[in-house]
Amino acid sequence: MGIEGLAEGLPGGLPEGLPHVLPTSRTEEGAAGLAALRAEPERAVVALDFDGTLAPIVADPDAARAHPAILPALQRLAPRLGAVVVVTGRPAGLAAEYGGFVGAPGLEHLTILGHYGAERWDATTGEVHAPEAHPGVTALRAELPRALERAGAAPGTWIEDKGRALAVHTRRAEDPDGALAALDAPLRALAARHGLAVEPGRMVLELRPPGVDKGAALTAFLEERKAGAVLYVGDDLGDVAAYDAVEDLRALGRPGVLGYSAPTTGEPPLAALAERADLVVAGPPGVAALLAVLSDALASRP
Ligand SMILES: O=P(O)(O)OC[C@H]1O[C@H](O[C@H]2O[C@H](CO)[C@@H](O)[C@H](O)[C@H]2O)[C@H](O)[C@@H](O)[C@@H]1O
Repeated sequence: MGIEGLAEGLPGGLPEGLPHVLPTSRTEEGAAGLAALRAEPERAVVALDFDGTLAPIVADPDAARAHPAILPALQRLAPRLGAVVVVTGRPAGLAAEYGGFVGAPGLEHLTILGHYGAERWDATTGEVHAPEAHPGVTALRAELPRALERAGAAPGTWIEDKGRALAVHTRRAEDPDGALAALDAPLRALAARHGLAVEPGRMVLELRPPGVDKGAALTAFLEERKAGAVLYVGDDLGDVAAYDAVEDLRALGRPGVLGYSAPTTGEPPLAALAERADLVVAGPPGVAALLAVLSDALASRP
């Protein structure tokens, strides 16, 4: 497959310096998954994380937006597939807005599973479905600023109020990793006291209601769609559960591909994903290129 036609749907073409051909899987299972996806795209699901995968990592989570090449790539790809689903720790409606997905032609059937699967937004209705708020989050909201003070949180540490969860970020601290490590034990104790789970991520510890993760959310979605092959792309610890789910399905003979969106921020790669991935691409521009070449490959099917 060549590069012809790839740039068609992408303003300014594909991001520079990126491969314009479908990457070769590092594993046999991944190669089989890609072959199955290409053979039966109408049953295939492409599942994508948001931050670090569709949206470049930035210091202010409110400033995160999908990379400009993502939307046109998805608009070309989605109509050729069984489904596209975004599986994110973000509130589902926020990911729809920050992705530029609301009302986007070609994405009329997009689904977003937000808050690690607790929330769901469907483009068909534009509605968000979510469970009752967890009482532990309300209590935590009142206690967290004081708890951070007591724990000696480093300057630059701040709280993101996500409504159904609270996230403590250290990206703006002088030593983000050290600042996060120092908060790990106190925040775990605090979360346990309020019946909450701790979700670690890139320079963030999120305290959220337990009982759901990206793996369970993805598995349920694939069952609902009676999916064939699945391609999952993620970048962070929250995506490990989705990797597990794809590998569980592969063990049952269902085709799957694991994609890793490697950091372009100077952070080291995350071994928990990098070592398991079938495909590794360079951050959101690399994901956009992957989606575009996949779309091109499906368009040129006999
Ligand atoms: O599941 P995801 O879509 O990857 O969302 C997980 C968390 O992402 C956000 O934090 C990350 O992105 C921020 C913006 O680029 C960055 O500043 C932060 O350091 C990253 O960890 C988000 O703020 C969290 O609420 C999500 O849980």
